[in-house]
Amino acid sequence: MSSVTLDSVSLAYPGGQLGLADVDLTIADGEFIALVGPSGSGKTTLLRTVAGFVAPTAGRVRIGDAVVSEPGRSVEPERRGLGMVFQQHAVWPHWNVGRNIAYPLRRAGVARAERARRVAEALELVGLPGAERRDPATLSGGQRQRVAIARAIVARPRVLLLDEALSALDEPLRDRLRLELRALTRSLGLTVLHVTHDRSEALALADRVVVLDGGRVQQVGAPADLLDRPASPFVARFISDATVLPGRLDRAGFHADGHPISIAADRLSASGHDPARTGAGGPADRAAVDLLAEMADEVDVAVQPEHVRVVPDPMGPATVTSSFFGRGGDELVVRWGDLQLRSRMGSLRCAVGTRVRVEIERAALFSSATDRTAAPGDALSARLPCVSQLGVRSGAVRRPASVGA
Ligand SMILES: Nc1ncnc2c1ncn2[C@@H]1O[C@H](COP(=O)(O)OP(=O)(O)OP(=O)(O)O)[C@@H](O)[C@H]1O
Repeated sequence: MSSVTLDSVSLAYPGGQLGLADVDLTIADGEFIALVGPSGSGKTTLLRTVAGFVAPTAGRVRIGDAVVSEPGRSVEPERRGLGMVFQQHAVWPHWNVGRNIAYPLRRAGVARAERARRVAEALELVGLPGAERRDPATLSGGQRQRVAIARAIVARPRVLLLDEALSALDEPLRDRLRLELRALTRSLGLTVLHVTHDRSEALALADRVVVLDGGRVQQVGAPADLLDRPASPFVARFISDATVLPGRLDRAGFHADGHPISIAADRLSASGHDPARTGAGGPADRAAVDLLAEMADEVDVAVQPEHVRVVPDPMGPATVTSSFFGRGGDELVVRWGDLQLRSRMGSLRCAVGTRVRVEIERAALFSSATDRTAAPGDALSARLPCVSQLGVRSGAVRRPASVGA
């Protein structure tokens, strides 16, 4: 078990494509980290950098106290003490299950009797006790993936790297293996780096989620932080399917550009406190909204589907254009003028074509100059320490273009 640290890691591929740009990330010993981001955002590159399959062009990678990669020096993947599981079950078909799992132990020179004991133990851990002699061709997809997990943990790795490890499996098997994997890594105290396309899986499994875009870290936070305090409109859109609206801010609240929608100031959250506990519009929010209203009348708000209340009303200004059945209530798409909003709130069942009115329960506020590559402690906070003292989200507030340097 070990921590993983990336210090200012950048990676440019030989063709010039940017893989990673100045990534700083510390994964604590025993922590489960999920890496998410759009296609091409650098998730696999980051994982391969930690694994040692690619070497960064700048920066340093440490596993525990050992530097495994720095300019001019890279420790080979097999000497980094890692376990890896990929999307396609990389189980060799011509070897039986026991031999597959024993492979890392044989490479490490572990004696035969000890190998047999550890293989049996690993099979027990992944719920396939006694399967040593099975032919992989006779296993289901889920069982083969369990074998791959057993092989990844049998040599007691310092860190487990998972690259879309569950993505090829169908629900509900995937859901079950997800739960088992989390319980297993927790009981072994493993440090885990898990790349996934599935945002719900990332939020469900991880202690912290890393959001990447364009090779840069956009936000690192606990799942609840990403939902409640997105660092930028990009994160709100990517993680929560938020609709981002441009508009103006005054002390009364937000007014959308070219649209009648307005959101009262006490529904805007702009501060670092936990809106789930206290609701938007607490004193810190109020002070931050007032400050932003003074400084930057042009803003964006991000509205999550969970905060869009749809109320059937024959005189309402909006119309339901899509309705998807959900367990708790329908997921709706509502058109209001040229604005399209998603709603996933409450237990409402509503048919396409229903006239409705729309109430926004809460929205996250950003200066429209918010740079999605913002680093915490941006220029505005530095120039106006009161913003950080008020608890405004790091990176959420950028100096508006109209404010001189
Ligand atoms: N071997 C390579 N040679 C050149 N460019 C590459 C190579 N591998 C990745 N890239 C580029 O690096 C960037 C990051 O790619 P990466 O595969 O890490 O993204 P990703 O987030 O894992 O994407 P996906 O979700 O589609 O797997 C992309 O622009 C990609 O085109």
